[in-house]
Amino acid sequence: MSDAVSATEPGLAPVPRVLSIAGTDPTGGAGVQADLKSVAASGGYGMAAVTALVAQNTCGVRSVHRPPPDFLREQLVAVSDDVQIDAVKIGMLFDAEIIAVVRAWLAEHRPPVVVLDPVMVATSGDHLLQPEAEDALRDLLPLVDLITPNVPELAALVSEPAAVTWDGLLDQARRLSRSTGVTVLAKGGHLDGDEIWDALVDASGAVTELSTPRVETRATHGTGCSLSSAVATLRVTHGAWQPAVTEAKRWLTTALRAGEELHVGQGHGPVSHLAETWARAGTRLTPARLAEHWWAQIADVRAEIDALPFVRALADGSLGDDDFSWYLAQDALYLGDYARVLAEASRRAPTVSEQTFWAGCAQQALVTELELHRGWLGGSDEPETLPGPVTTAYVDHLLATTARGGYAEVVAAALPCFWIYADVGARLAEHRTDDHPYAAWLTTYADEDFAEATARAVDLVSTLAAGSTPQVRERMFAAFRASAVLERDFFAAPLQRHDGSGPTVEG
Ligand SMILES: Nc1ncnc2c1ncn2[C@@H]1O[C@H](COP(=O)(O)OP(=O)(O)O)[C@@H](O)[C@H]1O
Ligand SMILES: Cc1ncc(COP(=O)(O)O)c(N)n1
Repeated sequence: MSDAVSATEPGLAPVPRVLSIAGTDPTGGAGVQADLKSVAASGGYGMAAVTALVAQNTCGVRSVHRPPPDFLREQLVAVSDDVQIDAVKIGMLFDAEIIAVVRAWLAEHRPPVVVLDPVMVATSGDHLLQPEAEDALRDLLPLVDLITPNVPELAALVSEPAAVTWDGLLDQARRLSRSTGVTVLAKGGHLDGDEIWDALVDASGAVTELSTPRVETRATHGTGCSLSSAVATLRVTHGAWQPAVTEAKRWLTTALRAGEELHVGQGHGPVSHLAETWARAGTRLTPARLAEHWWAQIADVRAEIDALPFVRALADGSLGDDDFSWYLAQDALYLGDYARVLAEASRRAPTVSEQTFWAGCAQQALVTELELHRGWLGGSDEPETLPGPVTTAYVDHLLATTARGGYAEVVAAALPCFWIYADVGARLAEHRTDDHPYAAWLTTYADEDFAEATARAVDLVSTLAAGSTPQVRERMFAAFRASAVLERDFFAAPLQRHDGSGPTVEG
């Protein structure tokens, strides 16, 4: 292998210099603000000349201030006098006078790549292009390289009603491309269905269809702006439309998935333009990353649990009846107090949804406790066994955490009982055979509702921890780890009680 590197290798290719000519969005989700983030996320250097100032937010447009068109001309000339522009993305143009300025500038300084997002009406229904300027916009189309209309924009450009089927949309896109001689990226986001289809149609009629699963989210403000500026940037990098659009769509889907994590606005929030960059750089603590980290931080304890003679004997069926019954009796004793801790979490929960969730878990713990007595422990409702030292230590840890700590620590301490139990249970259930002495018990371990509750508990606690101060997060983790260690000791206790070695409770 040669040590020589090609100039087109990622990182060595020149950075595309991309100019957005568009309106503004002070909430940063659409317009030039979104374009600058998209260009940056796609590896380009973003610049912006403003066509109109828009007082808008995630709920809608309030008013538009259009500065004198001559001032747009001055901005454009100032940029092109100084900077070599590799690509232009054109967005909101607002009226015919602005369109005339852009048209004149393009005639003189035509950059190699020009993408036009024919912005007409915002998602909120407000006009971003005056209806009487539609003809001027149509006349601008042949001067660009790619047009990226959504369903209603494509309909307006071909002066027809909006397409309601994918074939109808493709047909309109073909005709627009043929009449303008320009490639069209027809976006199907406004059509129904779990899959979203977009299509690249060139003037020869060649069609490339692209589909992505529809992301269930309200964070769709500015998707059109973001996609078109990413495509303009990536067209410079890749030198062709198809790889540029494919890559931009993949990126946009990730940005859409992470949009709601930003908590921006009460209406349709923005996509998270830099989600992928942040994930790669590891700069942002997301709930998912935190959960992964906490799980890894108790890998030693989990490995010890898997290696315990009790867990192995439960899996292969060699566990003695007496030890199994003792374990169940301890579990029942534990669950009674665990339910009180969950009820306390419910009492302290900051939202109704969390309050309901923990209350449901408390009730479920009690139902399981009763089932243990009635079904497995000979029908008695009253515990006959005294709590062993580990059961006492575990319950004391939980109760001390509720006494000393806040809501965040209580739920962190409660989490291992869900998470470790569900994890061990799923693996134990794989050992189930019809003649396994504990077959029925192994089935209850891998209960689907319990797996669902576990996923919710992990999500709730990790979201809380990711949003807490480092001090609170540290206390949450300490409570979590202590419970994980006690889970291990709880699984060890049934067999350890015979050898007199006692539990090893971590301090
Ligand atoms: N919920 C979603 N999930 C996945 N992709 C989406 C979603 N909403 C929009 N997109 C994608 O974002 C781009 C722009 O969407 P669209 O709604 O069609 O246009 P506009 O934002 O201009 O109204 C398209 O490529 C579309 O496929
Ligand atoms: C300045 C400006 N340009 C474009 C849009 C369209 O946004 P969307 O993609 O949500 O329709 C917008 N709301 N504001």
